[in-house]
Amino acid sequence: MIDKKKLHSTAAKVETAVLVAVSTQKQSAEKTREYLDELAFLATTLGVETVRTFTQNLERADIRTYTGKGKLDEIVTFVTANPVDMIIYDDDLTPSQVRNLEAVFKEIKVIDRSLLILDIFAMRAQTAQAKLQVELAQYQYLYPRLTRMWTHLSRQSGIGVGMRGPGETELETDRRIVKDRIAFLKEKLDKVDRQSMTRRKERDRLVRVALVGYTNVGKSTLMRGLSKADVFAENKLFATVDSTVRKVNMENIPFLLTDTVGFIRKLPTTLIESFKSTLDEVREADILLHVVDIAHASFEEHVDIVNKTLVEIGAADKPTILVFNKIDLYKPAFNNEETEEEPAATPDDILEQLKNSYVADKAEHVVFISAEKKENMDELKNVLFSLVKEKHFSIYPNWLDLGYTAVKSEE
Ligand SMILES: Nc1nc2c(ncn2[C@@H]2O[C@H](COP(=O)(O)OP(=O)(O)OP(=O)(O)O)[C@@H](O)[C@H]2O)c(=O)[nH]1
Ligand SMILES: [Mg+2]
Repeated sequence: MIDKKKLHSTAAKVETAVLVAVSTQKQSAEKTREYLDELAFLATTLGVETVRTFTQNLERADIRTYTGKGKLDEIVTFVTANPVDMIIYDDDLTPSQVRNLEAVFKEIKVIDRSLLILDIFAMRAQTAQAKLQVELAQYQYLYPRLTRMWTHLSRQSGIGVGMRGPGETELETDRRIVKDRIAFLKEKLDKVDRQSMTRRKERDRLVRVALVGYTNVGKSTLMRGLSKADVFAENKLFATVDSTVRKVNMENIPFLLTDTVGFIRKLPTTLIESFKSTLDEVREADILLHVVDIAHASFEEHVDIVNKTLVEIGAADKPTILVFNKIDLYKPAFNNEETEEEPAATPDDILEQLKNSYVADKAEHVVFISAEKKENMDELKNVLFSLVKEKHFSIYPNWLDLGYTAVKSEE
C-alpha cells in the first residue's frame, strides 16, 4: 500500500519515474536493457528523470499486472520509500492492466509506451495539421481506455506527462462524447488533408526526395547540410514531428527535399494512422534517403524497423540511398586489443562488409557520412544528384532544350 501522505506536490519540479520492462522468450535481457535506455531517453525528452528501472524474466508479460506479483511488490516497496510521479511501462498496457495497476499505485501515474510517445508528439507538434493529427491519435488511444486512469489524472493539477492533449473537461466526459470528438477531428483533418493535397499537386512536378530514418539519427542535420534550410535538430527523440519541404538546386536542377518525423520501435498505430497525411510526403517521394545512426548499438534493428514501417505506410520499393551517418562517432569492435593478434578487419573492411550485408539489401547505394562534421558529403551529393538527374530527365526529357543548363562543348 502506498502512503499518500508521502506524496507531495509535483508542481514546478522535475517529474520522476521508475521504468518497468520484462524480458521474454522473444526479447533477450540484453535487448530489454537497450529498450529501457531508449525509454529513459524518451522520458528525458519530456523532462522526466528516471530514478530506477525494474526488469523481470517471464515467459510473457502477465495479463493482469504486466510483471508478476513478486516484482510488483518490489516496485511498490520502492515507490513507497522513494516517491515518484509515475511508473512507465516499456510496452503498451491493456485497459485492464492499466486498471489493475492503478488500483495498486493509486495516485502515481501509470504510463505506457504509447502514451509517452503521444505526449512527445503533442509537445512537438507545430502546424495546425500536426496538432490535429496528434489530438486524433490521443483520443483514439483514450477511447478504449476510458477508465479511472483519466479521471484521476484530470484531478491532479498542473501539466505533466500524460496530461497534455485532451483537456480536462473532455476527460470527464463519456465515450459517446469522445467518439463525437474523434469524428469531428477526422472531418477537420480531412479538410486540411485535402488542402495540402491540392498544394502538393500545385507544386511543380519536381523530383521529390524524402529523408527517412529512426528518430535522432540526424535527418534534420542532414537536411540543413543539403538545403541550407533552418530546421530544428536536437539530441532528443522526435525533435521533428511536422514535415519540412525545401526546394534545393543542384547544378541548376531543382528538386524537393522533405524532412519528416522519425520512426521508432512500436510506434503507436493510432499515430501512424493519424500521421498518414504527413507521411504522404514519404509515400509520394521519388527517392528515399534512409539515414542510419551507425554509432548506435542497435542500428541494424533500427534499419529493420524503418523498412517495416515503410512497408506499412506503402512507401517501400523506392530508389533508396542508405546513408550511414555519425561516422565520426563510429568505433567498430575489434579483436581483443591486448593480444598480439592481427585485427580481423580494418575499419574500412568492416564498412565494406556492411555495404554487402543484409542491412543494405533494400538500398541501391550506400554512403558513409558525418552530417555534423560534414565528412564525405560530396560523395552523398554525387550519388543523390545522379539519381535526381535520372528521375528529373524522365519527367522533363527536354530540360536542356529549355535552355537551363545547356553548355555546349566547343566543336
Ligand atoms: N556526432 C555526430 N552527431 C550528429 C551527426 N548528425 C547529427 N548529429 C546529432 O544527432 C542529434 C540528432 O540529430 P537530428 O538531426 O535532430 O536527428 P533527426 O533524425 O532529425 O531526429 P528526429 O527529428 O528526432 O527524428 C543532434 O544532437 C545532432 O547534432 C553526426 O554526423 N555526427
Ligand atoms: Mg528531425
